[in-house]
Amino acid sequence: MNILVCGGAGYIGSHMVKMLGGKGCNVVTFDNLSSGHADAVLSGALVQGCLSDTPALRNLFFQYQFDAVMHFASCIQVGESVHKPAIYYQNNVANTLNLLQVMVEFEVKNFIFSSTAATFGEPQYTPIDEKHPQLPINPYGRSKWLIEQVLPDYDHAYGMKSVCLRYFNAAGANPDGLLGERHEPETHLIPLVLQAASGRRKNITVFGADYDTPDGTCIRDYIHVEDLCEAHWLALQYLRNGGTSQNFNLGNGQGFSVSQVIDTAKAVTGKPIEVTYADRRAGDPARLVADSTAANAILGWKPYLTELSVIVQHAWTWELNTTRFD
Ligand SMILES: NC(=O)c1ccc[n+]([C@@H]2O[C@H](COP(=O)([O-])OP(=O)(O)OC[C@H]3O[C@@H](n4cnc5c(N)ncnc54)[C@H](O)[C@@H]3O)[C@@H](O)[C@H]2O)c1
Ligand SMILES: O=c1ccn([C@@H]2O[C@H](COP(=O)(O)OP(=O)(O)O[C@H]3O[C@H](CO)[C@@H](O)[C@H](O)[C@H]3O)[C@@H](O)[C@H]2O)c(=O)[nH]1
Repeated sequence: MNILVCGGAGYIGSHMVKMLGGKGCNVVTFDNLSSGHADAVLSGALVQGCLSDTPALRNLFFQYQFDAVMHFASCIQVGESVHKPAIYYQNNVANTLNLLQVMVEFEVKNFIFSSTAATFGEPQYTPIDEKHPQLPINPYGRSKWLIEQVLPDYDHAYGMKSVCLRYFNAAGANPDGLLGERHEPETHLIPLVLQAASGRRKNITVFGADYDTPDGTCIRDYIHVEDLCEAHWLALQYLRNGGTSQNFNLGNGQGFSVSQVIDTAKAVTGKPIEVTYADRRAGDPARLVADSTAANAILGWKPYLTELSVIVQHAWTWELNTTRFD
């Protein structure tokens, strides 16, 4: 199988590229390296280019006969999206439409899209299943939701089948320490906590300890990056076997608070972690937990690396390795 991975040099995409290579696929990464890293592409070819560049995409599709496209490439920072929405609509919507246009031209019919829990907005109930209303509260979530909304039209008109995978909090790293999260700037909780443990940061700031949760800090559903990639692999088989277009929520189904994450990191690393407290971060819901029953029933997906200590241990191995990039 020839698989195009857009954004394959990024955090989740690079784990996917490695997994696809291990399964014998011919994988091609297309990435503009705006936030990704060429040395994270451990399988197949890396073609450096931007999704805004339609001629470059046409060249790529002409060169390879892709069986499917996995689309991880986007801007990903919720806070930034509020201040710079144009960048988010341009990259996450307009550039994705470019990609879909070239897929239509070359009659590539299978599309797997990285969506997000942020498409739901403020939860009306938890755990969140696929029937939960989608009322995104920031441009990042809205940009992903817009793409989710156009995909049924591409199915109807062009026969393009898609699976939208709405990740909750992607976390962890390749268990062998070969890959991990390398965002600049890093905004995600687990890598920041581990940077405080390793001494790369002075401390970790907890955004809000007055939420309506047992310890007052926000609860999230941390899902191991390897389990997310397995879901993509199953989604690919599903589409190749004639599955209909579907959207799935992907999480562990259990929530951990910010304080629980910090305590787990202390236990895993054996290091002291200095904690400071600040006001709530704008737009943070108190609790986000996924109901992944549908992914289990239809894709046969089940997360395996569900222990928070395992997720943190893998991220810690990576954090200790990252000194080589400093
Ligand atoms: N990390 C999470 O917790 C999380 C949660 C939900 C959804 N997602 C989604 O998963 C996907 C991957 O997230 P990530 O954490 O790996 O992000 P990342 O920033 O590490 O990776 C994104 C990659 O896409 C590339 N890219 C961006 N715009 C591009 C363009 N126009 N053309 C070509 N390449 C481009 C970047 O260089 C980078 O390599 C994103 O779509 C994100 O919205 C992530
Ligand atoms: O320095 C920090 C960083 C984060 N947090 C808190 O930690 C939790 C997790 O934050 P973060 O790791 O930034 O993830 P989220 O904001 O929950 O967003 C992630 O998870 C969402 C789905 O749940 C996805 O939509 C987003 O793309 C993805 O970035 C939140 O309560 C934050 O307020 C802190 O207290 N201090």
